Amino acid sequence: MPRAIVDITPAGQRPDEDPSLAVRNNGGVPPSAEPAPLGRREALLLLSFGGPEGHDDVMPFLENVTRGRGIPRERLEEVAEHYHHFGGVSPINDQNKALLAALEAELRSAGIDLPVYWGNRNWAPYVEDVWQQMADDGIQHAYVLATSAYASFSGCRQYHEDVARARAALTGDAAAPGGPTAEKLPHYFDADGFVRANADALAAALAALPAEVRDSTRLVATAHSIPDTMAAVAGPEGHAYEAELQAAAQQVVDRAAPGRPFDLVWQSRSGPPSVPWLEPDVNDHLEALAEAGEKAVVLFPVGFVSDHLEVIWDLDNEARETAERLGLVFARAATAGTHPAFATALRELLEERRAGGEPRLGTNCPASCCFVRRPPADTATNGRPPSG
Ligand SMILES: CC1=C(CCC(=O)O)c2cc3nc(cc4[nH]c(cc5[nH]c(cc1n2)c(C)c5CCC(=O)O)c(CCC(=O)O)c4C)C(CCC(=O)O)=C3C
Ligand SMILES: [Fe+2]
Repeated sequence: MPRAIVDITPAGQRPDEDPSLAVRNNGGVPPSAEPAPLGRREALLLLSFGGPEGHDDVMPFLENVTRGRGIPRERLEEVAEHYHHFGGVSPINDQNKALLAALEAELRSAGIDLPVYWGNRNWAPYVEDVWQQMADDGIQHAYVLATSAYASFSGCRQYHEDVARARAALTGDAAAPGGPTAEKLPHYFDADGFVRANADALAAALAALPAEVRDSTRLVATAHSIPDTMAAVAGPEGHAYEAELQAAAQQVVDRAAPGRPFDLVWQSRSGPPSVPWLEPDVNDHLEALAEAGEKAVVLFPVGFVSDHLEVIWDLDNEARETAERLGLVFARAATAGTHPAFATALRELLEERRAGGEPRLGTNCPASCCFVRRPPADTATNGRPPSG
């Protein structure tokens, strides 16, 4: 097995050696089915990917993202160009600020008095710094809302590890982490408001197409490709990433264009070409559709929650160019973004956890869940993947 891509643990972090990183439930408290204790000072933390804010940030950001991941230098330089094309600024930070504002308004209008914080894995504001800030502010417990709706190492487990790392950083002792305890909110690919937001966007994209192709337009859902090795261990039984995406895309189509067929394909592949990732790639799929006589496509990137760089570059530039070359009419639906139904869905997830709802996947993940580096055969190690 090509080690470079399987060994995706960030540099200096060996989950098999570091107990706080091995605890699946954020290294916080075990998620309980009890309501939040009265008087506990709580916060909502929006935890995201982060992105560069200018040309000089691009390479350091990419090095943060890919540290120890075996991504070829040429791929990094190519991706750097995508960022430079937009002044070195990723749209993701402004999108997260907008989502924060939408969440604050949503909580306020529901009468929920809870401070909202924002931190990232790969760029400022870093999750380590915001954990310190929450501790300084007297926050005792944080509900962690990741900007990914799905299972997989990249979309779920890595966010758990970010929290564990941030808590360990406060004390310098992974065995006795500090700051607020934490619970990650569950996967929300099937939350009604997330589906509704995506369905509204798909319906709008369809409505904007010329009437003569509208009813025959091929519907194509996209999500970030991941290595086959990562997909195989996503979720407790494996392959939960594809399964959750399939379910979400189906629900979006059921609502926006009931009865229509759709395809689920992959975008933004990285890593060395020798390592298999989920296929087909969206561009190859467009070729196949054109060859089969299709005239028009609508892409809906249900795998992402905002129109960040991987959406606006890989779809609005690359896939659109492919479609134009093939003579396909092309449209791209928006992501959930700050759609009011999405904000409501996220508030409901928070309320469910605060009320002590039965913890669901993404909050309480078995020890083996999404563990890419060395998938353990069993979970009898009490939350710690076996070492060796
Ligand atoms: C599943 C998934 C999501 C969705 C879940 C989630 O949102 O968390 C996602 C989101 C994102 N990915 C992003 C950017 C990048 N992803 C990279 C690399 C990788 N992504 C992967 C997977 C995912 N990625 C994987 C398996 C790799 C290989 C290296 C590794 O194992 O980590 C690289 C390195 C260069 C390259 O592309 O090779 C970059 C720059 C941005 C920010 C965009 C912006 O700035 O607006 C966002 C939101
Ligand atoms: Fe990515």
